[in-house]
Amino acid sequence: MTMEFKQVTRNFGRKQVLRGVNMTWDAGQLYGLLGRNGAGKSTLMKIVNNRLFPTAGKVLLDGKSVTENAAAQNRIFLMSAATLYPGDSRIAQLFTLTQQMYGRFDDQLAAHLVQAFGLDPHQRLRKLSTGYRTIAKLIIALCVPCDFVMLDEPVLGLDANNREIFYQELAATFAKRPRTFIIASHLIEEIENLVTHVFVLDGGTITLDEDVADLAVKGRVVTGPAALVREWLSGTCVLRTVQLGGMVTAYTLDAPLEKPLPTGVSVDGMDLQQLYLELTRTGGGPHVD
Ligand SMILES: Nc1ncnc2c1ncn2[C@@H]1O[C@H](COP(=O)(O)OP(=O)(O)OP(=O)(O)O)[C@@H](O)[C@H]1O
Repeated sequence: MTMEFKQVTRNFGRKQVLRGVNMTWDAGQLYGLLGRNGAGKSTLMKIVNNRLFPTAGKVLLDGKSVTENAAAQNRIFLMSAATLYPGDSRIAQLFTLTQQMYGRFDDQLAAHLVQAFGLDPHQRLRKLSTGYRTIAKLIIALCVPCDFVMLDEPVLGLDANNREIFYQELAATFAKRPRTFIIASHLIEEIENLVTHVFVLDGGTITLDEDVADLAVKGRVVTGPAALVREWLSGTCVLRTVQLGGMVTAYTLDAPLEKPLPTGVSVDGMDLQQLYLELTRTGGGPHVD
């Protein structure tokens, strides 16, 4: 079971937001989709969900285009800031409506989540606070029977306690019924321990496609006298270098650890937040000296 993106491109007027996105989502994975404001994360998810169509390229679910493909769409769910539900509906009615649309709904989990978050299922959607409206939509997203569940900024408006509950409940339901979640978020440090693989969308293309476990091993910050650092890293892809006087700090995923480290040069690990910042910094971008 795979979702494949092949050269997905999307223009809005003369603006090209996606410029040939290639990536693959496999079954039973928790993906993080990272990118700065306006990078095109929502656009990408909407294309998968047919709320938008690509200008060029295609998205294939098990080899078949998802575009205007009802069977494929029945296996895909997108939870986003846009509320497509009638505001007058009560939460319990939305659960029933979702069940009718997707054929099944995990009532048991919904009952558990309603209690965990302290949501009143008899309340009307429009009467809920912003945070609770998000919670209602999250509960639906966790209870649908879909194979691919996309969560676009899932914790928007949630306080720290409710964010914590959400991350715990997501991990629990994923362990019990593995399916594929794709989480678009800016809160990298919060999803870092949850997702297994990250994609960074920058400049309309995927600039990073890595397992989190590999990143933890590969991300390095190299610091030391400029000449020594540059020489040690020559021929290596460097994400960014910062020079302060005669000292340089270089960020890389490819530190040549097999080479002896010159005296005065140090190599430290880099967390996902730091790595993300280096990959999406305006005007930066990977380069080889
Ligand atoms: N319907 C539309 N018409 C015109 N431009 C659009 C439309 N939808 C999105 N865009 C533009 O496409 C770009 C990408 O938007 P998108 O919402 O996909 O980014 P994003 O990565 O989800 O951003 P954020 O993190 O801020 O939510 C933005 O410049 C946005 O203005």
